[in-house]
Amino acid sequence: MLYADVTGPRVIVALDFADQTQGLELVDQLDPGLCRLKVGKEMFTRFGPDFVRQLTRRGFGVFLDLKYHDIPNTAAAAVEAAADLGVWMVNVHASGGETMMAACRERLEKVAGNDRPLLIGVTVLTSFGADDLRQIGVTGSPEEQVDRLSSLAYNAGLDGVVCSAQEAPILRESRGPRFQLVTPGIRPAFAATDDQKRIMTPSEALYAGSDYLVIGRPITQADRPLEALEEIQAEVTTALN
Ligand SMILES: O=c1ccn([C@@H]2O[C@H](COP(=O)(O)O)[C@@H](O)[C@H]2O)c(=O)[nH]1
Repeated sequence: MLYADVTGPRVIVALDFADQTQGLELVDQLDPGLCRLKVGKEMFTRFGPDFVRQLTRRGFGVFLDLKYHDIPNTAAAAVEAAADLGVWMVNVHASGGETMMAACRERLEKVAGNDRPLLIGVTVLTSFGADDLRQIGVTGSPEEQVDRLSSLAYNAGLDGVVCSAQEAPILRESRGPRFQLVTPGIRPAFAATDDQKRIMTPSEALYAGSDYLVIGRPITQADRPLEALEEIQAEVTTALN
C-alpha cells in the first residue's frame, strides 16, 4: 500500500546528540534534498531555538519534536513560537485532547495561514507495548489506543499523527490517504532494536502506508552514519518504485 501525495524526502533523521558540534558535523554531510531533520527534547533543551535556526538556515525541513501537552492557551502559544522559528513540522500529544489540538491548529492558521508548519498529534509512543499501556491504566491494545487518539487528532483538523508503522494500515483505512503518518520505531535489518517495541523496517513501513520514517540511532550511532543513511535511502527508493 503506497501513497504518493507526499512531497520531498521521506526520511527524517532524528538528531539526538549531547554535543552540538557532533550533531552539526553529521548535518553538514547531509543533503536537505534527501532528508529532513528532527530536533527533540535533548538538543532543544541543551542548545535552544538557535540550534533549530542553524538547521533551517542550511535549508533543512525541521520537525520540532517537543510533544506539547498543556492547557489549550499554553499549547497554542507554544506551536505559534515553533511557527516563528520556521519549522516544517511541530507536534502535540493527542492525549491533550481535541480542544487543545483544535486550539493549536486554529492558532497556526491565524498566525501563519497556508505557510504554517504541519501539525501532528502523538498517539502511543513506539517504545510502548500493551504492558506499558496497562501500567498507565489503558486496557485496550496499542492499535486500539492509536486509533482512538488519531480520531481526536483528525476531528481537531490536524495534518496527521505520530504512530508506529504497525498501525499504518488501520489508520490508512480509517483516516484516508491525506492524513500524514509519521513513524518512528524504524529499524533497518542491520540495526539494534534499542528501547523501541513497535518496530518495522523502512520498506515494511512504506508498504504499510507510512508517509515519513523517523530514524535516529540506526544512523547517528552507526560506525559510518552516511553509509547507514545511504543504505536506508536505497531501501526507500526501491520500496517507492
Ligand atoms: O513514538 C515516538 C515518538 C517519538 N520518537 C522519537 O523518535 C526518535 C527515534 O529515534 P531512534 O533512535 O530511531 O529510536 C527519537 O528522537 C524519539 O524521541 C519515538 O521514538 N517514538
